[in-house]
Formats: sequence, structure tokens, C-alpha cells
Amino acid sequence: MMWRNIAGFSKAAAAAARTHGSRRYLSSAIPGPCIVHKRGADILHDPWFNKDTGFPLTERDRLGLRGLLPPRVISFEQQYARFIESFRSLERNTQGQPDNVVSLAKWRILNRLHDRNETLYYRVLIDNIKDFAPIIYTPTVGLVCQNYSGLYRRPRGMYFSAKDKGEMMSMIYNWPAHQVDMIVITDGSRILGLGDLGVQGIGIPIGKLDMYVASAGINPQRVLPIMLDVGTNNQKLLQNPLYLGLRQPRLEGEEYLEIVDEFMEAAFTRWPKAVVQFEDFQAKWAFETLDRYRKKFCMFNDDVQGTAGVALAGLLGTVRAQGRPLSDFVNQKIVVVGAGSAGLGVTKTAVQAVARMAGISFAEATKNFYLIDKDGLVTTERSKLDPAVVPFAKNPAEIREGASIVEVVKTVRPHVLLGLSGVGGIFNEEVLKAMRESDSCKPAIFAMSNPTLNAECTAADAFKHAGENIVFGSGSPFENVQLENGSVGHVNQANNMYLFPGIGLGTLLSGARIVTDGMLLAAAECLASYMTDEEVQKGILYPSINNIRHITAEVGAAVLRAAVTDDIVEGHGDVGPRDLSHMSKEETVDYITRNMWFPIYSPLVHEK
Ligand SMILES: NC(=O)C1=CN([C@@H]2O[C@H](COP(=O)(O)OP(=O)(O)OC[C@H]3O[C@@H](n4cnc5c(N)ncnc54)[C@H](O)[C@@H]3O)[C@@H](O)[C@H]2O)C=CC1
Ligand SMILES: CC(=O)C(=O)O
Ligand SMILES: [Mg+2]
Repeated sequence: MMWRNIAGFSKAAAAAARTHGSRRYLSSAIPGPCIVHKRGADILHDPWFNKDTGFPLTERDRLGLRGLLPPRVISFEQQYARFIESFRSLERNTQGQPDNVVSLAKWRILNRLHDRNETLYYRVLIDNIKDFAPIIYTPTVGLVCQNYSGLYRRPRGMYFSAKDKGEMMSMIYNWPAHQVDMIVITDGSRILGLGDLGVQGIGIPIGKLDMYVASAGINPQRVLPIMLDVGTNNQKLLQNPLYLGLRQPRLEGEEYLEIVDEFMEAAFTRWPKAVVQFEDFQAKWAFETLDRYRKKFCMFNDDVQGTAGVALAGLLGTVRAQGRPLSDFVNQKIVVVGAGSAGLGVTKTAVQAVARMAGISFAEATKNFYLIDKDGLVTTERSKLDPAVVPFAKNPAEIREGASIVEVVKTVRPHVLLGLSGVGGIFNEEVLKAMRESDSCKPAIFAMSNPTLNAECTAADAFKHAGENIVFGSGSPFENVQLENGSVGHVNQANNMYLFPGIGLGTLLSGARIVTDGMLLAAAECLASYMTDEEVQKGILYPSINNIRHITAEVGAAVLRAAVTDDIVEGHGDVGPRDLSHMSKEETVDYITRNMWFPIYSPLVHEK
């Protein structure tokens, strides 16, 4: 497959140059120039501009590179083929070694390319996204974060620590790029299902932004991963002499919020048009910061809001997979395991959808939802109920307070069992077998926790124990399952990666001041309607990751149009609010697609 890619490379590159990219092209296949303010070895050491052995001789002369490279010029196609061959050779040479060792070796080879030559890196990533997303994103990114202090070679992104209080407004100007479009920020307090990883959580913003470049075509020169290091409560890290973060317990309360406030003010002062994505904050701060900033800054929380949209699309897909009309969603009984930032975001959004569809109140719409946390089923009987879960607490007369997952499944016979608990394997054989008694003809199991070992169950176990007629989704990728009946059990990657790039891109290109509920709902609806009935009936609820650029363009357009409807757009570049409001749906998709950056070597022109 890889070689087919390479064989079709030149034609594809020319087509790409026509249809993608924010760089302007002089003719259909010739990329426009890129201004560079460096010369000589400085260019070779800057991954944004470096072409390695790909610099043409004339460019070597112009930029003072002559003699700094071996004499032969290697084409982009040859460089690409050479990298892929190295990667395949690494795969061959590591066969039989433990999974973690192989995954980290693959991450290292990609990371080295990222550090050296971003154009080639993003090109191999885009063309081979199915193979490489599991390395730069979940699950391997989790392993990278766990080992970050040892793996660290050179910085990427910016680090703001509790010690930088009062300095952030000037520090933000240390970032070399004049323009920043997308920022992903974490405080490292809940990295995937791996808990508090402190400063080592920086791997998550880096991985998410790689997905932004690959999926949404955000220019990699304009992305900024941010780590807010406010300490860590992870004792193992605090005792690790190699740990690279602040060696102090996490800041709490006002002290914590002052740090986040200061960063937000600094970032939006320098880049007022940027979009900020909050990622992997522990639940209390995820909700608090979302509440605090969503009306003031152009930001969203991916775990709360992106996940909710992807899950809603999956839930609507399961109704279609049952061969029922969408309106039947209001009758689906849904058990959500995990009442944190993701589980609560999903439950709230799904209840809102039921309320809207059935024309009933939010409170009435909670009837078919059952929320389970580490203490079991949440009911009104629980002492010290977290205010965020109060709306979903059941009457203990229906099922007892603290009932286990299997008790709830046996009693409720739900259509859907959805896990966002971060606890690997809690959908055990007994729970999965209980799902055989579901009231649905096609029960749905979503084991959405990441990374792979934290998934509530594996795909193979789900099909084996819950039955071959289920639909299955997981946060991290699993292989499809060969079923005994001869058919294929499809695995859906129920991951917010299907939405956050489109939410960010649509917001950016509309120049929306904030991210509204309408924009988020439009993103979810777009994803929900993306699949054909035929696909959905086979249990395929989300598109292949190979189509991620296409789905992102569609989602981005839906988000942009919703922003226009909400009357909050300020336009982007030459395109004003009136232009945006006059675009048809197709024109909006075209506008979004034309603004996606695509990696191709541009002639470099030196300017002092
Ligand atoms: N697939 C996707 O797109 C996404 C997946 N996630 C995953 O969801 C998981 C949870 O994330 P957050 O909600 O942010 O974490 P969180 O820490 O805010 O919440 C975890 C919840 O799980 C509950 N829980 C813990 N142990 C449990 C047990 N044994 N039984 C039942 N419930 C239990 C906790 O009480 C808490 O309510 C993580 O693994 C994360 O990777 C999060 C966002 C997106
Ligand atoms: C996918 C994601 O955002 C998470 O697991 O936290
Ligand atoms: Mg996350």
C-alpha cells in the first residue's frame, strides 16, 4: 500500500498543491515562495525550513548552503521513500520484541524526523495516518508521556510554571513565530487514563497539534503546545531525579486559577485571533476553567465538549444501526460508566439531545440515563453528591445506591454501555455477558478510555462475550474482529480526534469570538450524518481515519456555518463576516479546504 502511495506521489503532490495549502501557488503545480530570515546552517537546523538533501543547487547558492550538504540533490519523493523504507526496516528488525519497546522505537524515528524536517514529517504522517496516528497519538503518546523525562532531547512548545507568575506576558513573546492559530494546553493533571503526569503531559498537546496539522491542515508554524506546570501530586515523579517539572505539590484554589488566568491573558494579548483547546485537565479544573473562560476567550475543552460530540454521533449511529428512526434515540437506555470530565460531558449532551428531540425538560430526559462512578450507581441517596452529577442521580427505589456495573446492566438491560472511567477491563466477562440480555437488537459497547490498556474491554472480548450482533467503539484503535459467523466485527475508534480538528479549524476560519453550543452541536450532527445507512448497518459508525481530512473539512464547514448563524464571526484574513454569511454549504467546504496547509517544499527566499 505504501508503495502505491509513493508511485502516485508526483501526481498527488501536484494535485495537492492545487487544492490545499495556505501558501499561494503561482501556477497549478508550482508552490509559491516562502520567506526565510535565516541563512546557511541556521536553515538546516530549523525544521520549519529544512529540506535536508532536498535543497536544489540554485537554492543552496542563494541561501549560503553550498558545501554544507553532500553534493547530490535528493528529490522529495526519494526522501519520502527512504524514510518509509527505514520505518519498515525498523518494523522488521523489532519483530518479536515487547510492544512497548517497538512502539517507542517507532515514536523515536518519527520524532527525529519531526525535529529535523517538518515538511517531510507531516507528509508521511498525512499519507500514512492510519499507521502513524497510533504512534503520535493514542496509545503510544501515553507511553511517551510516562517516559518523557527520560526520552527528552529537545524542547517543543512552551512551558509556563508556577515560578513564572508575573512574567508570562513577557515570556509569551519568547515564542519565535509571529502568528499562532491553535494552542493546545494541559496542566498534566489527568493524562489519558494514566493520571497525574505533571510536566510530562506535554506529549498530549504535541500529539493533538500533530493531529491538527495532519487532519485540519493547520500550518505547523502556527501551532503552539503549552504545558502549565503547577506541580504534581504524583509521588513517583516527585522522587524521580530525572523528573523535569517543578518538584512541588500541585497548586490549588485561587493560586492555581491565577496562573491559568495569567497565561490566558498573555496568550490572547499576543494572538487575539488564536483558538485555545484545553486538554486533559482533571475534572474539577476542566469544568471550572470552561465555565470561567468560554464567554471571554475563544476556547473549548476537548475532553468535555469534543468527546461529547463524538459520543453523541456514535449514539445516534447505534440507533440507525438498529434499523430504527433517529427519533427512537429518546427511548434508548444508556449506562455511562465514569462521571468525570468526559463521562459528564457526554451524559449532559446526550440528555440535551433527548430533551430537544422529545420536546421535554432536561430533568425528564434524564430518565433513561444511568451514571456510574468509582462508588457505583449514582443515586440521590449518596452522601456528599457532587453538584455536577446531581441532575443524573437516580431514585434509589429504582436501583440501589452504589449498584455495580453488572447489577445495573442486568436490571436496566440497556441499549448502550459506554465507558469513560479510565479503568482497564472493568467491562469484564460477566458485564459483557449481561449485555446479551439488552433490550436492543444491536447492543452497543463503547470502551472509550485511553490508552489501550485502560480501555474498559477489548474488541475481541466484547464480540466474544456480548455477542456477534453488537456495535463496538473504543477510544484507542483495535483491529477488526473476525467473527465465528464468518463476518467482520467492526471496530470504531470513538475518539474526539474526529471532531476537535474541525471544531478548531471552523472556529479559526470564521474568526468566531467564542465557541458556542450551536457550533459544537453542528460538529456532532455533521459527524453523525457522515456515514451511509449501508455502512451504519454493518456497524461502521465513524469514517476511516484515512478520510480524516475530508471529514474535518466537513465538520469545519458545519462549525463555521453555525458560528455565522450565531452571529459571532469576525472573518479571517481577507474574508469578512459578510463573505462568510453569503457562502453556500459547498462554498464553505471549499473555503475550508483551500485554507488547509499541505506539506510540500516551497522555494525559500531570504529576507533580512
Ligand atoms: N475516547 C475519547 O475520545 C476520550 C476518552 N477519554 C478517556 O476517558 C477516561 C476518563 O477521562 P475523564 O473523564 O477526564 O477522567 P476523570 O478522572 O475526570 O473521571 C473518571 C471517572 O471514572 C470514575 N471511575 C473510576 N474508577 C471507576 C470504577 N472502578 N468504576 C466506575 N467508575 C470509575 C471516577 O469516579 C470518575 O467519575 C480516560 O481514560 C480518558 O483517556 C477522555 C476524553 C476523550
Ligand atoms: C482522547 C482524549 O482526549 C483522552 O483520552 O483524553
Ligand atoms: Mg484528552
